[in-house]
Amino acid sequence: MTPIRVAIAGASGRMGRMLIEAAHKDEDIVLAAAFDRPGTPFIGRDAGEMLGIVSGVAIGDDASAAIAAADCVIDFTRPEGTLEHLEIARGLGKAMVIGTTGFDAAGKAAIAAAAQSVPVVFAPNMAVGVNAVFRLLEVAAKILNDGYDVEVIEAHHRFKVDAPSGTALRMGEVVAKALDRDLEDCAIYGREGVTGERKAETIGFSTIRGGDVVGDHTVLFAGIGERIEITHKSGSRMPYALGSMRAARFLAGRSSGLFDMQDVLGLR
Ligand SMILES: NC(=O)C1=CN([C@@H]2O[C@H](COP(=O)(O)OP(=O)(O)OC[C@H]3O[C@@H](n4cnc5c(N)ncnc54)[C@H](OP(=O)(O)O)[C@@H]3O)[C@@H](O)[C@H]2O)C=CC1
Ligand SMILES: O=C(O)C1=N[C@H](C(=O)O)C[C@H](O)C1
Repeated sequence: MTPIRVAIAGASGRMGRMLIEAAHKDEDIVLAAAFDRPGTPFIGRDAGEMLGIVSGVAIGDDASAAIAAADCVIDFTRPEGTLEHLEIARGLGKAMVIGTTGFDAAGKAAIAAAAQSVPVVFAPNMAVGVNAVFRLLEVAAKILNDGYDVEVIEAHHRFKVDAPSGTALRMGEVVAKALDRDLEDCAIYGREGVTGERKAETIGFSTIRGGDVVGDHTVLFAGIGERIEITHKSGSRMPYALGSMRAARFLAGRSSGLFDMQDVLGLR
């Protein structure tokens, strides 16, 4: 296949580095550009330097030039940065893989609108294992649809800025949909004080932040006399990066549309 030229946004971030490594090792992918915010200390340095490899691509601070040089931009930054890059990608007719989490409703609507002009994969978790768990949750929720309280528990590193994680929220959405509920109406984000007894139809979220936890998610179905826990634990960020390369490949040759990793993995 013709190699896919990718531009990596947030190149010096935790995911940016992992994406550069994954792109470097992928025979179908060429690292066309790597960029970050102006003022970031790594601007001008080789994109592989932090990984001990020579990529031949310097980290730039001109998002437009970087995206223009690529077929597809892969973005794991922050919502405000992603939306700026999306606007550039839309203007230039480039595909985009969005891993950033923490968007509000307006941000999600902007992504859906841009996907009418360019192809976009937007997913809170690119790992194959997590996407398999989404399917397992659907099955579990349909079986455990009466008498089981649903709680989503997630743990991440101390540097994470959004909560609950995008993955935890998607897990809640998957379970809510399978139970014919609307997450907006039934979600409880943390508890404190005299809360009263738990309401049966609610879906609770608990967030832990600490140290270097890459990302753990558990969905608990708690009944009277038994509990079922479905857990995924990340030991490395590489599965997210490898999933992103699959997403970039999936978008090659598509002209527009909004997709997620369930589409990329053929799980719909
Ligand atoms: N979908 C998935 O599979 C996964 C999603 N994520 C998500 O990816 C995102 C990034 O995570 P992570 O790599 O850990 O974060 P980091 O903070 O390590 O990296 C973010 C990068 O984006 C840059 N950045 C921050 N704000 C902006 C902005 N406004 N415009 C442009 N660039 C910006 C940062 O630069 P600076 O250092 O100057 O701030 C940094 O280089 C998060 O939303 C996280 O939840 C993470 C892992 C997997
Ligand atoms: O910030 C992270 O690290 C992660 N963010 C994503 C999320 O919010 O779900 C995916 C993964 O859990 C790691």
